[in-house]
Amino acid sequence: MDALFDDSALPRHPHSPRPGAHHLPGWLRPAAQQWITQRFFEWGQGPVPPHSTVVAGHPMSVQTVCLGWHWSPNRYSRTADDVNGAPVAPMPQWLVDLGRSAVQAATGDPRQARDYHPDAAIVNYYDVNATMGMHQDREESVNAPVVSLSIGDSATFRLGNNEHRNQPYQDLRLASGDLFVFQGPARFAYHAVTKIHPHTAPAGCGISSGRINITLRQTGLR
Ligand SMILES: O=C(O)CCC(=O)C(=O)O
Ligand SMILES: [Fe+2]
Repeated sequence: MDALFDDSALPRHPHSPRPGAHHLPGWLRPAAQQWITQRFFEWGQGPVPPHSTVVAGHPMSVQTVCLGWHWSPNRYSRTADDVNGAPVAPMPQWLVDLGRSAVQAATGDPRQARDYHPDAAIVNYYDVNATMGMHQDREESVNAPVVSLSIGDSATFRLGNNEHRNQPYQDLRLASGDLFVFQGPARFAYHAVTKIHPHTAPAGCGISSGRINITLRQTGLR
């Protein structure tokens, strides 16, 4: 019965759920997913280990590693002061290039792609019980796009409005290989991950359980 009413019938073609928000299902080919998953396991080796960021006294349920700049609530820094104090690993050039390709694919706008200089990546691992509450990505001082890549188990992703955490919002399914871009009028949309769907990671993506999400950001810092 569940299968009759689940969200697997949601669009699996590129679509724009609201102006400035772009969902490109399966944008990363399986080989690319697997390759990025291998990098994910390398990033987990340090210099900063994956950790649960503490927000307002509560540890998040995701495990996070950052590249380029370390994110801790309300600020970016070059050292992981809330973890082990180590300097954060550099942002790899291939990830910058991938971010530009993502902006190009989502917006069709070569100028926006060329002007995109992501300098931070927040890499989150969700086990099947992890979620992320409604929030805006707003620690960046410029309004360049946020590029989101998902690998592994599917998630229910909630895309909201720019004003508050409540309705109106819409629920989408982000599956392995999906690209999501927030830009323009959706750059500061509230968003959340309300559920991870166990046993949905495709064979060959490099991870058999749980979900990797990478968001690329341009901090505006130097
Ligand atoms: O996991 C996702 O799809 C979203 C992650 C996110 O919102 C964040 O890292 O700020
Ligand atoms: Fe976010």
